[in-house]
Amino acid sequence: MPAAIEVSHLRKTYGSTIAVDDVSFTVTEGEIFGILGPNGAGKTTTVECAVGLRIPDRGRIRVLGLDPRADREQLHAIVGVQLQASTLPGPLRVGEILRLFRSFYREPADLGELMGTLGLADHRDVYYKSLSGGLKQRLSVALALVGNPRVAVLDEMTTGLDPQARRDTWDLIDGVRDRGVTIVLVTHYMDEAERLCDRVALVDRGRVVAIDTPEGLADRAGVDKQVRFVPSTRFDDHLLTGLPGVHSVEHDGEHVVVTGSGELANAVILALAAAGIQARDLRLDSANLEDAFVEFTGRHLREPAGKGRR
Ligand SMILES: Nc1ncnc2c1ncn2[C@@H]1O[C@H](COP(=O)(O)OP(=O)(O)OP(=O)(O)O)[C@@H](O)[C@H]1O
Repeated sequence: MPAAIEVSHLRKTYGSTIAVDDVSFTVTEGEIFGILGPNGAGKTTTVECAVGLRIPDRGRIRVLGLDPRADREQLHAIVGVQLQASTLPGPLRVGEILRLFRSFYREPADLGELMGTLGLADHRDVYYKSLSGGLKQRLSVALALVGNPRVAVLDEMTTGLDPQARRDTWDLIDGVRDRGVTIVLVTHYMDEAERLCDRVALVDRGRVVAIDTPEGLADRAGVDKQVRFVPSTRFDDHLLTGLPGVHSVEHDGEHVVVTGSGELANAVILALAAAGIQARDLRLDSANLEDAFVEFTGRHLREPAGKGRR
């Protein structure tokens, strides 16, 4: 697959603050690429440099083969950007704002459809200044998509949304990806990255600490998985303790708890089936992106920059 975005050795400082320090990554066409990290990690600065809104100190950036600064006009037509703190004119109504932005593009999106999927249709006549935080957020996502972009950059798109609106937005993003749009998703929500992203760059203190699929990052965290189930009949623990990857087999009431690594659930289910045992209430607890982040940085995602090891 060709690269939609190539960033190599990007650096950006503000005075003595190194916001982005030698960041490199490639986003493949058609994927949802997550940039996940705590507040202040340098995520916004990275994507704003990538789309030409900030001038890097160093580094090379190409978006669909274009240079974000030299080819600004061309890029504008094919890249949609949802900015974190976008402020729009208060005395304009939702529908007017969308129509205005739509007029900037040659092949824009269908407004009715866009407003429908983002839950804005009932608010088209509401003034921007009267919108709740959640609706402003949805409008900013709509504005990133109104030009039918080939690449969409969404920065903290679900911040301030209630759980249902977050899930609706995730479904919308799935639909946008299905249309072949490449999406860069900046987030500090682990569940959002796990749910949506094909690959994730973990960013901390201006550096990319790892890039992989969410599962790949979790596996690399080296945290043991657990399989819990209720067996249909009693069995000798040796049935499972001898399996590759199994570290321990414990009993918790009627549950059996198997701890280990690798393809643990498959191995356990196959061994039980071969012995004619069914597993009820089967649950797999595996490592997640939070575990991966802790492994790579020594601190939790929600901790502000400054704590933990360097
Ligand atoms: N315009 C600016 N002037 C000075 N410092 C800035 C500016 N923009 C960002 N910074 C600083 O650069 C660092 C990275 O900020 P950035 O906004 O890129 O991080 P982030 O990961 O997107 O965090 P957040 O989610 O809080 O925006 C922070 O220390 C921030 O305070």
